[in-house]
Amino acid sequence: MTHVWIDASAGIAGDMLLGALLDAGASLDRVQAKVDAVLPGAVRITATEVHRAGLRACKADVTALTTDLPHRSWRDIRGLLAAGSPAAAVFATLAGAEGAVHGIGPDQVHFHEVGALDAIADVVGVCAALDDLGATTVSAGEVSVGSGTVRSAHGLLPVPAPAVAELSRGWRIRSGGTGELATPTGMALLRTLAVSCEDLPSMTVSAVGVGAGSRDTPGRPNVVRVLMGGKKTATQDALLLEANVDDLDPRLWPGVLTGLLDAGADDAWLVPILMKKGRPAHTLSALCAPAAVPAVQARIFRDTSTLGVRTSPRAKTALDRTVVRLDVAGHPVAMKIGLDGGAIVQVTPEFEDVAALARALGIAESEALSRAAHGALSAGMIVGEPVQPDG
Ligand SMILES: O=C([S-])c1cc(C(=O)S)c[n+]([C@@H]2O[C@H](COP(=O)(O)O)[C@@H](O)[C@H]2O)c1
Ligand code: NI
Repeated sequence: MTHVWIDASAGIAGDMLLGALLDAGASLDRVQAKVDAVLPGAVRITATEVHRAGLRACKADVTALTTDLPHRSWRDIRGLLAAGSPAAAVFATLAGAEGAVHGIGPDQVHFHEVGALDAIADVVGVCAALDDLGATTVSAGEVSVGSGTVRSAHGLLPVPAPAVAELSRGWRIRSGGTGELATPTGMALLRTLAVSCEDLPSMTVSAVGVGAGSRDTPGRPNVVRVLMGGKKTATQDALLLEANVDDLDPRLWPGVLTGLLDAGADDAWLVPILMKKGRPAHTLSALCAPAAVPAVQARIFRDTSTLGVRTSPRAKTALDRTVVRLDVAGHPVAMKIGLDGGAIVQVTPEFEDVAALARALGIAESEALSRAAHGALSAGMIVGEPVQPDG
């Protein structure tokens, strides 16, 4: 089980993450070979030692050996990448964000800067480097996105750039400084490859990599760091919050359950019961980490009619998880993969994506489910086997 944690507290860009992974030990030759397979003879990747505000770091540079691709639509880039590969998933994420920002469908997205040769090489290179390092799961911390404005093919953009803001939904970010600290490509890599936003997890570190950005800003090292190592399938402390309720308008329950998840519960559910005096009622249960208890408890008191909440300790064993985004008939479907000791034990498509696929193709949800399962098998997601990132 090799975990990679990304420290994006100074920002993130594709070349910075690639530099960090090369610095952590990924083979430049093998990364170059994977990039050559996608862009034959088009680019050369170099890794150079530099300093950023006094810190040694690896600067990954992509030099074009040919004139750039004439068209850079999402369709063109998809045609270059192996269907279902992590690199295709990263560009699908980017296309989704660009589409949302510009108010068009992903297939209509025409990339400007982010579709250039170096961006393709960065994305394919990062996926290849993670594969080379044997990474089975990736997570990342809070991202510094910057502030101010940046010049782009769209003109002067506010920072965070619109695509970065779109890709920040559900992730912890902060400004963290002036200028553009997180780019759309860097953010798309992080959001596609990292399974969760977390502070540095408990792990035995085997390698550290430091990747440099282009600018050297005095007093703030412009770097991405990766910490790599072993992370065990954990038994975590969990608390179960419960309340018996016999007088809540039943139409309110769906909103109560959603609200508890929003407040930080890992799970929330209702069980019908028969209470004292023969009253039909429900037990409301919410399972959460200790840190989430105050917010979840406050939400139970706010949103239900209960006068008390019971709390009991529970031990929760969770499989390591990773999410791989598949391209199924041109539509993104996230596959949740449960891992034990690095081997796949569960492969489950995100049902909302399956439902969206069924709607988009005009097919039954059961048919969309089996197409997703078939896509997962074709992409090598096989129970008992390790996850196989592929360029
Ligand atoms: O190419 C496009 S469409 C583009 C969109 C946006 C939006 O936020 S919308 C921003 N940019 C800027 O391009 C450069 C390069 O980005 P990389 O991700 O390739 O490093 C960066 O300044 C973006 O803000 C481009
Ligand atoms: Ni754009």
